[in-house]
This record gives sequence, structure tokens and C-alpha cells, in this order.
Amino acid sequence: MDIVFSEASVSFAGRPALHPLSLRLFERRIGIIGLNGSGKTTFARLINGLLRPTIGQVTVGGLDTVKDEAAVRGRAGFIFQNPQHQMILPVLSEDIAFGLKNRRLSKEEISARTDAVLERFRITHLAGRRIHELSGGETQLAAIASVLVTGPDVLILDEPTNQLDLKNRRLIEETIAGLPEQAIVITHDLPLLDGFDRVLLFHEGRLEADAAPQEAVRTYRRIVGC
Ligand SMILES: Nc1ncnc2c1ncn2[C@@H]1O[C@H](COP(=O)(O)OP(=O)(O)OP(=O)(O)O)[C@@H](O)[C@H]1O
Repeated sequence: MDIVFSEASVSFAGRPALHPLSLRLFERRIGIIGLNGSGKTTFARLINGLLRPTIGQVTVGGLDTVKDEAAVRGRAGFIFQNPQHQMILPVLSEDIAFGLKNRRLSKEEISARTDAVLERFRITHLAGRRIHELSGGETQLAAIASVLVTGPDVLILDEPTNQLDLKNRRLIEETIAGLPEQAIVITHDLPLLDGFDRVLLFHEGRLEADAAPQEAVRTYRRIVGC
């Protein structure tokens, strides 16, 4: 899906967090890297209307993130850094089904879609588990399932491998690689970007590189001197 930034910028209390930026994203796997506080989350939040540009415009599939906010939220799903915070109901299957409420679906349809997404991520055995009892990797998978059940075209993941052990990290890496949906991934886990189509490097609120993974990471290392 086409995501278009047109001279979009964000300031907080007059301080620029993202300088004016124009670009078009359409690739299937897009990474976002940069130091803490460089503007990555600010950029990503603009895509699903969680944040409005102070100046300029962002469109997703031709929809304006400000004027068509509700429709944009349906197209672009966001998985937060601490995904347990975005899960509303205590039990996993209930939380997934909750995302389908208000869609004029029958109980049977909601149940079938919930079962299908649990199966898709091979977490059917966790359906009746309480969210706070899930491991880090299970929580991340559960959050991805909860968002994807609603059928977004693009998934935005904010540091999805943060705090995961090697095994769970691998699981999430493979899950992201296998998603048919477009995915935009903010990460400090640079090897996660292998095979990505495009990587954006932010530095002090500016887009410093827009390149293939290796080149973007090289620029990142050069800029920060590591
Ligand atoms: N709601 C807010 N109010 C005020 N300042 C903010 C707000 N959100 C972000 N900022 C500031 O904007 C800048 C960019 O923050 P952002 O969260 O986009 O960085 P980031 O690259 O995602 O960082 P990290 O890797 O630490 O998550 C920072 O200086 C941050 O303090």
C-alpha cells in the first residue's frame, strides 16, 4: 500500500521531533533505525494517525491520516513497544475477538476469525490463557494476531524483538518474514533487517539515509562512530 509523506513535520512545544519530510513507501518490508530519540516512533505514529503532522500531510492508501483518521486506523495496525498495554481484555481469545466487535459480524463469524488467526500464528493452545501470564514471545505473537485479525493492509511494529531471548527473537523474526502484509519495523536489532527491501535511518529528527539494509546500517555506524 502506498504511504505518502508530503512535507510532513512534527514539533512538540515548538521543538522539532521530525523535520519536514517527503517520501513514498510501498515496499513490503521497511525498517526504521536510529539512536534513541531520533524520531523513529514519531515518524511511525504519523502513519496510522496516532500522531498528526504539525505541518504537511500523510496519506495511507490515498486516505488522509487526519481527515480519514478512523479509516486509516483500519488500514494501518500498530504494535506498541510494550504490547501487553494494548491488549484490552484479560484472556487472549477474548482480546482477539474484541477487535472484531462493532463490525456487524455474527458471533459465529467472530469465533471463526478468532480461531483462524490463532491457528495462523500457531497459538491456539494459548487461546484461554491470561495475557499477563504469556511469555514475551507469546505476548508479541498475541499482539500481532490481535491486530491482524482486523485485516489491516500494513502492520507497524515498534521494537518487536526488544527484551526477547534468542529463541523468541527467532520466532518473531520468522513471523515477520512470513507475513503477507506490508510491515514497517522500528528496531535497534539490526540483523532483523536482513532481507528487508528498504531501511530508513533517522538522526536528530531528520532522514539521514534511505537505502538497502547494509548501506543504511553502514551510514548509521559512521554517523554514531561505532
Ligand atoms: N509526546 C511528546 N511530547 C514531547 N516530546 C516528545 C513526545 N514524543 C516524542 N518526543 C520527543 O521527540 C523526539 C523523538 O522521539 P521519538 O519517540 O520519535 O524517538 P525514537 O527514535 O522513537 O526513540 P527510541 O529509540 O528511544 O524509542 C525526542 O526528543 C522525544 O523526547
